Amino acid sequence: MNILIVGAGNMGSIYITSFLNNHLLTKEQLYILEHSEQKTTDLQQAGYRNAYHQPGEWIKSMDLIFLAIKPQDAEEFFNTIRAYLTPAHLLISIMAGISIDKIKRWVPTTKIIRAMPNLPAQIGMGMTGFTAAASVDKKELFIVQNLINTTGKSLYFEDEEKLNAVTAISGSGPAYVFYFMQAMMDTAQQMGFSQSEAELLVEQTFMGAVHLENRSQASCNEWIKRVSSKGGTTEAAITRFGRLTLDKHIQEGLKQALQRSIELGK
Ligand SMILES: NC(=O)C1=CN([C@@H]2O[C@H](COP(=O)(O)OP(=O)(O)OC[C@H]3O[C@@H](n4cnc5c(N)ncnc54)[C@H](OP(=O)(O)O)[C@@H]3O)[C@@H](O)[C@H]2O)C=CC1
Ligand SMILES: O=C(O)[C@@H]1CCC=N1
Repeated sequence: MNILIVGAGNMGSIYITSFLNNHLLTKEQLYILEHSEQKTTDLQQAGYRNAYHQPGEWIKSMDLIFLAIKPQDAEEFFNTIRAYLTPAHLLISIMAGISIDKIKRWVPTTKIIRAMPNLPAQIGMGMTGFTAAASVDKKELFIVQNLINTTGKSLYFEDEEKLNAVTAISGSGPAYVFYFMQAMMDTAQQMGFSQSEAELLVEQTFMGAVHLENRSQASCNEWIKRVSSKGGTTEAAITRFGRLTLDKHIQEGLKQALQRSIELGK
């Protein structure tokens, strides 16, 4: 099986490393198409003999094509590759917002899978939501799910509409966590801790809390109650968060991400 990864940026590079490290394919079966000439040369020098700068006839021998380019680059990209695509090609797009129907208008194949991963895929802790066009058969779906699962966990959705919401929740999600962590680290430094002390205090707190929640049946609200002593410090902070309607503001941000995902698809 020959697999082509288009775009060796943040996400494309993760798939390259993950598929190889998990021995799902060899370097000879892995093809890369990257429009930066310098990046292509660097990849070739790093041993990726099948790294290309331009599409060509060689694309016809690909079985699976992973699209890891930005949604804004999609149309231009499909214009350059269309001549080399056939109805047998299986495409997997991780582009935010771009619907399967939209991709169908650009390519001769109807075998399209839309997936939305997230950045922790880099360490095998990713979360990917995915869906597939009706013409993708069970065997093809199974192969793709195995590939995706080298980067973490996955959830299949019948309803493609869910993919925009997956983007708003888990796709962009790591950035929300980093935002909250950064705010806590900045506050810790304002309270007199050094940067490294602030980082350790916050990182270990996040790690501990996530593992605790993950290993129990209790809800997050239940865990909040267990941390909060009556009349204590946590209660003071959570009450203040409530007065600031922090949860509503977080919901607003997530809805904005959903809206943007819908817009990117237009
Ligand atoms: N970053 C994230 O956390 C996540 C991203 N995604 C999705 O993944 C996709 C990629 O995101 P990300 O990896 O962050 O973006 P990057 O900008 O890091 O990577 C995109 C890569 O594609 C290259 N590229 C652009 N146009 C072409 C082309 N025509 N042919 C070949 N290569 C091309 C770019 O090259 P150059 O830099 O030279 O332009 C770049 O190397 C996006 O669609 C995004 O929505 C999904 C989930 C999470
Ligand atoms: O910000 C973005 O548009 C992409 C999709 C999810 C994460 N990064």
